[in-house]
Amino acid sequence: TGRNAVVVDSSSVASSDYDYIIAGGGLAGLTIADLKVLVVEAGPFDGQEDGVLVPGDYNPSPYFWYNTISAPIAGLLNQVFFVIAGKVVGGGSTINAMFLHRPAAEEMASWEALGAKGWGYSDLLPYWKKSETFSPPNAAYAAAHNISYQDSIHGTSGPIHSSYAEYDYPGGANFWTAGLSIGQKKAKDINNGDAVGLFNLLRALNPKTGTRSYARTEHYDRVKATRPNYSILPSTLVSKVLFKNKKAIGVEILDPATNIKKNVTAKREVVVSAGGVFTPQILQLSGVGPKALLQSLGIPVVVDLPGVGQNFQDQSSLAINYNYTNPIMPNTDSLVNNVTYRAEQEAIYNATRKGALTLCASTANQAIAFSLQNATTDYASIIAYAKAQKPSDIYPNGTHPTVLAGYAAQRQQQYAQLASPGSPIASVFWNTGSTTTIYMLRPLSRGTINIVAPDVTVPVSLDFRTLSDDTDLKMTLAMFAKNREIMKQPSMKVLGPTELTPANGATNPAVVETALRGSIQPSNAHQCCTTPMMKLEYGGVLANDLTVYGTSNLSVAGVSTFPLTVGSAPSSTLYAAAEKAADLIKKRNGT
Ligand SMILES: Cc1cc2nc3c(=O)[nH]c(=O)nc-3n(C[C@H](O)[C@H](O)[C@H](O)COP(=O)(O)OP(=O)(O)OC[C@H]3O[C@@H](n4cnc5c(N)ncnc54)[C@H](O)[C@@H]3O)c2cc1C
Repeated sequence: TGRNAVVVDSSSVASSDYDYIIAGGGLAGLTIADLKVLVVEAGPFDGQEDGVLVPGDYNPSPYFWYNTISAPIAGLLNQVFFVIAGKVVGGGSTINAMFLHRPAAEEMASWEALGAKGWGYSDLLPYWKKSETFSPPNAAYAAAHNISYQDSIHGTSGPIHSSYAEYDYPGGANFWTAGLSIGQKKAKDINNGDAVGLFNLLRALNPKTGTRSYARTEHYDRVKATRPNYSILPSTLVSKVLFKNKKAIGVEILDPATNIKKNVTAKREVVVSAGGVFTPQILQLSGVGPKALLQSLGIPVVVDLPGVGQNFQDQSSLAINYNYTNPIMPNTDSLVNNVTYRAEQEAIYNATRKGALTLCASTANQAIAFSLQNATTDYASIIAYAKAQKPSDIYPNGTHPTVLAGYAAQRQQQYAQLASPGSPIASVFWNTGSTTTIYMLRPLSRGTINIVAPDVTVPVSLDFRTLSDDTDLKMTLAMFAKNREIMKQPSMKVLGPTELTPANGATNPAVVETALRGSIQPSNAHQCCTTPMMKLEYGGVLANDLTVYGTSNLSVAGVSTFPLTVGSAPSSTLYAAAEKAADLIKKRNGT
């Protein structure tokens, strides 16, 4: 293999050659693989097909995990949901909707208050810059399409490309105008730490090739020719971390094709980066988690950490469909519905790498991020209602006191953000076609993820507990009403919208509430916070250097490390956080 990185198979993988083992070659796992590593990834390499690379042909379905169905969700009429996560080299970055969207600086300050010192907005800013190559849009295009950005907060030579698609559906301007007419302000750069207002989406889009820029291409393909110490083992599960006393010494891997297990040792450190759902699974299987749970399954307890798998957060969404008597064409539906338009756009894409095929996941470019104050004049009563809830009523009975203490501390942070004009609670996207989607970004509800058997192939019990705090329903109802206000503005009214599902224009509060409970999706595939970087007395699992409390040579990277979900989308912050993680790991190992 010369100086090349190698793709190994489980029969040939050397059992003792590695300094580091990374369990989960997803977004974070590949980004930190800047070391002498073996990356073990459950999924395969993608086939570099259009469904991955060409944003307008987005098709994530070949690379989902298909093993997990949620517990029935009481707040959503006892429905169950398929759990969406990436099972592929690059993880979510291979199949996500490509939005790069940083949180508000205030939110990151909350992380620090909860124990993640050194992870504030200004601490991560150098890493955000390090992680990206930002290509500003053509100036004339930007001026004509309301794109505003600040060069100073973006990187110019990092691995992940970020850019704005230089194509707009004409209806996008109507939505923008409606946003202005309900009093929203244009954000200077939605990624500058002040994350509220009207904005254009920044995407993980390589503007030269018009294709997805993601962990596989930028943190593996780009470097593999010069990285002899980088091995990757695809389509293989890490079934547990191996310990000598409390020191991690390697992992047990399982080849699902043969059912053969094997131990592989790590001389320096094991990093678990299996995402929001599977990182707590691996830790619990390894004896790191709530003692009572582990003992009930006959798993020897290495460290009793009650917080592993608790503090589960995701972002719910609500799609509202419309019929228009006077639609503005083309729109996002045209790529699928209109053969002539599709052929035109393909020709443009092939010739220039621009056009509608650079927009991912049937989205337009414009969105509005709302603080609670911007969402509703009722904000004070919603905050009062939130403060009246008892944390112990939101979690299941028997939740460990430290987890409840951490949750109570989180709520104090969240109340302050609900009262602040600078923290987003929700965002609204109109796809310029039939659908408007409301994303609820900062839930007060909390879920749980727990193993049910000492076996990595048995799906976890995943309970979203969406709307377990009714305050989340009140905020969703406020946003639902706000969207109706948007639709009444002249620039949207001119399209002749008729509201269809979920509420068909109903105004009776009980009817609307039931319609919403029946239609809210519990997940935006932003499952997070299940091994949080928080104080131990808050049910935290990780110290602020990402090491697992009570162990040595074991750390975690990725979305499970967040104490609170970000009022945006996680991947931009994850690239930055993984760059910081790589620095921390190298520093403590003197490499
Ligand atoms: C369909 C979809 C759309 C999304 N859209 C956006 C978006 O537009 N913007 C945004 O910012 N975010 C988006 N996200 C979320 C974002 O991609 C994730 O938050 C991010 O990928 C999480 O990074 P991670 O490294 O923590 O985990 P992941 O990227 O999920 O990587 C974890 C990896 O670990 C592997 N793994 C799990 N268990 C094991 C095991 N036992 N052994 C070995 N490997 C294992 C998984 O297969 C996976 O590849 C989206 C996600 C999805 C799925």
